[in-house]
Amino acid sequence: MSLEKAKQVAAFRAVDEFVKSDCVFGVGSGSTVVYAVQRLAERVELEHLKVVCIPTSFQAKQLILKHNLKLGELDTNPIIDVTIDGADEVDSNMTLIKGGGGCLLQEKIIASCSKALIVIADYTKDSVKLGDRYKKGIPIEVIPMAYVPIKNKVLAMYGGEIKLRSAIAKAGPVVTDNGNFILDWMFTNQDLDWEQVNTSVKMIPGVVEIGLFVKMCSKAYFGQPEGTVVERSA
Ligand SMILES: O=C[C@H](O)[C@H](O)[C@H](O)COP(=O)(O)O
Repeated sequence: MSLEKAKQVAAFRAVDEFVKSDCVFGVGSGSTVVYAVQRLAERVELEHLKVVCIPTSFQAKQLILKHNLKLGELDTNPIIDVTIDGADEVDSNMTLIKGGGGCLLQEKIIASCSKALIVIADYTKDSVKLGDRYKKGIPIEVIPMAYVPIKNKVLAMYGGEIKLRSAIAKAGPVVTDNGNFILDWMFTNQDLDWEQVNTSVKMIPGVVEIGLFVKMCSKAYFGQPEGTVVERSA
């Protein structure tokens, strides 16, 4: 079974278990969430569910519009019942690395406004320690003018290696949905206290957000190679 099928089974399971009528639903970002929105749209049509969808990125907003789902925003729906989102890695404590696709800031805002954050992923994201499987590091969204001092400060605090993320079909750096740059921090110490790292990196002036989600995720669904789904709760 393909990786895509593993993403799909996880996404379908999460939508089937968590989405009900009259709910405010946070729509995550990335390739796995595409299947969740597809399943949500099917259910809305078949079961006439009333669901308001709050996007976590430009991509998520486009998915909501494409499927003719009801689009909302935090101004009108500041409390979200459930958000379903992907992850780049999930450790045994349910700490997440997110932002591989550059969407961490709005994702974290939406997660912080959600009664439940549910992760959907294929089996390759299921780790014991952060860095066991995801080798691209922890994304840090930064104000462009400050990327060099932020890079130096993070390296001085925790070591490792940091790269300014480069765009693929554009010369120069990736610019996020919020007009910022992304630093990818390849940490070497896998035994760091991630809650402390999350707080101290965020305190560096110019850091907008870090793609570490600590104590935010209540449940994860991992699609398996043979088509089953493994569930893990916080
Ligand atoms: O910036 C991207 C988001 O954090 C995604 O949710 C994460 O990268 C996982 O994406 P995918 O489902 O494509 O593996």
